[in-house]
Amino acid sequence: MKGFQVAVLGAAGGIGQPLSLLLKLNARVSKLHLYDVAPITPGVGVDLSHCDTSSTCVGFAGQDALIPCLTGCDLVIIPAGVPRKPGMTRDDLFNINAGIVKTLVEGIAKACPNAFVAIISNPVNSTVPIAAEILKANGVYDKRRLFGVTTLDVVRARRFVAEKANGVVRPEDVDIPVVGGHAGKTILPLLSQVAPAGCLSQLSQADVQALTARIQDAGTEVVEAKAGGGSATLSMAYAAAQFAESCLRALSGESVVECAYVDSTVVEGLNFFASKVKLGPTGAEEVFGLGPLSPFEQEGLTQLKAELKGSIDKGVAFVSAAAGAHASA
Ligand SMILES: NC(=O)C1=CN([C@@H]2O[C@H](COP(=O)(O)OP(=O)(O)OC[C@H]3O[C@@H](n4cnc5c(N)ncnc54)[C@H](O)[C@@H]3O)[C@@H](O)[C@H]2O)C=CC1
Ligand SMILES: O=C([O-])CC(=O)C(=O)O
Repeated sequence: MKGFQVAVLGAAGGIGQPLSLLLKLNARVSKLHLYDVAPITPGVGVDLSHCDTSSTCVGFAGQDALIPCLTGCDLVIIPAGVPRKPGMTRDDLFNINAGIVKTLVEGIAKACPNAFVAIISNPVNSTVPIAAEILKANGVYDKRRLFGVTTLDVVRARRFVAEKANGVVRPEDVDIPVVGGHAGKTILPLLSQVAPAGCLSQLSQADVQALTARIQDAGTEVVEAKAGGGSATLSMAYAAAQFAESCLRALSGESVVECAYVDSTVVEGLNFFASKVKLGPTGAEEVFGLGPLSPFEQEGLTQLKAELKGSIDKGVAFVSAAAGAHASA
């Protein structure tokens, strides 16, 4: 099996550490590079390097180590940035995380412009457009290789659907597209398209609405349960490891279908949108349309457009304002 070099940026954090452990266990990873501003990061690398899997693992700390960490990478996964506390929206993280993602993607543009880039840092609805603008400004943007990681929404939807289906299906056998974006009402699970077909047929319309709301609010459910101690980390690491496995299978020549937030023409007026995409060796080779929606889903789609467009525009404006400030300095 071909091995790949994978970097985790933000590797010392709540998501970064368990994600790095899961990647150390992935036989498709030959070299694992961990980067963080936290001084513990080389130590996290040493710790993981003792796991008896074939890959090597090295930790890099501090800004001067970013380019050495990234050079030669095939896949870069970014969970760097601050998480929410109760009462905050994901957009409340913009002011800190936008600048972090910008700096890290500038490093990618220099050191590994052909890598697949998977962004976890919130607000994903804005940080992915920021990454795209930075890659464009550096002349290395390939829209097929940039992904916002929305896999946790799908993981939750699978789990919650299986709970509602009263044991007739296992969570891992549920197929459910979750489209739109990754914040509140912009997360749109298409329960009408669930497979196996009919596993939710006993649900009333009120049940479908409640299940939709639970999937949309699941991140907040964790933030409140952790009561100021952060947001989802372990389930996110699990979801990101699944997405990474799909990316590495795609890089190996397989064709894999995943939901992801990508550069898209699926919904008019929204340049980024999450939907099912076909991953192959060059990235998102096909972005699938939405298929038939129920009236409730159609209404949800109509409702999410303004918020998602605002988040995309905010990301683009951040990069142009930063470029303007740089030019006039
Ligand atoms: N896309 C999704 O579904 C999800 C996204 N998230 C987001 O993931 C992000 C990380 O969450 P946690 O791991 O819980 O936070 P955390 O605070 O535990 O870890 C973040 C790490 O990023 C590092 N960091 C900060 N600035 C950095 C920089 N300039 N370069 C490199 N590393 C830097 C920190 O030192 C820390 O180790 C948050 O923005 C959170 O909202 C969280 C869960 C799900
Ligand atoms: O809710 C948060 O802030 C973290 C996140 O994106 C999620 O768990 O879906």
